[in-house]
Amino acid sequence: MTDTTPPLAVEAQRLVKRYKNKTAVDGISLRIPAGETFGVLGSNGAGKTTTMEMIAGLRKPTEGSVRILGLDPLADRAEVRQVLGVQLQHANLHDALTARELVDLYRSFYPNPLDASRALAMVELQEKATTRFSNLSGGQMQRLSIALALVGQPQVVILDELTTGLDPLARRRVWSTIEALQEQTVVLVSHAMDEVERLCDRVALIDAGRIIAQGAPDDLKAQASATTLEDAFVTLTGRALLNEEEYGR
Ligand SMILES: Nc1ncnc2c1ncn2[C@@H]1O[C@H](COP(=O)(O)OP(=O)(O)OP(=O)(O)O)[C@@H](O)[C@H]1O
Repeated sequence: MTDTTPPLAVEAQRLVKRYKNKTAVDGISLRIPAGETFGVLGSNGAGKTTTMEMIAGLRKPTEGSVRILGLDPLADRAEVRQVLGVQLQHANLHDALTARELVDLYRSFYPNPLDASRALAMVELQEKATTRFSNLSGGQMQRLSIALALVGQPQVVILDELTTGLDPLARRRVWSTIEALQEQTVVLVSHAMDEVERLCDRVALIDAGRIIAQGAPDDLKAQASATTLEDAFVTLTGRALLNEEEYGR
């Protein structure tokens, strides 16, 4: 009998990333079904960004494999580009291009992109369409990088530090944008417990390159006999997440 089960949106098997004298990721496996919003929580240096970069095909794993909707992000680069949108922590975008030019560039990667003005409106940057990237504020750059991850209406979206650095109103607006994504699979790296609790169906807690617990936010709280996700994190990892001030928000 042929297997008719749809492929997982994201499947990572025993991912390892070793640098010269550092193991940044130490055997991470993830299975994320289509349509889920999946959170990745961990302290600074836990290996979250490295894991996301390997999933997106931006960094080659030392060991292990990744499939995005059944595709290999390294071998099937062109196909993966059409189904994946990525917002990375330190987006290295072309300084001389305007917000609108960047949106148009990213639209060109995808078969069925959003209208450019709609993408800018989604993150309230309509007024900044003709401003060069280098002249945007930090928060505006951040919002533009979210629009670029979403403009292609990709089936899978990776968002690394979605709202870090945004003011409270902008954070809530970005959350509403993410909540409105119905069909898409979202992988969300965050330090913000309120964000994770509000947006994520399931969460993986990562510490020192490994997953130490995963489940729905309520299940993690129950597992740790904690009343908040932050307390559950501290109980399960034995360490505190840096607070917002220490984290430089
Ligand atoms: N190119 C590199 N060479 C050597 N070590 C690296 C490299 N990139 C990352 N690391 C190390 O790997 C570890 C994991 O880094 P990573 O950026 O994945 O963590 P993170 O969980 O995303 O942290 P943060 O919350 O601070 O962004 C860190 O100790 C980091 O210093």
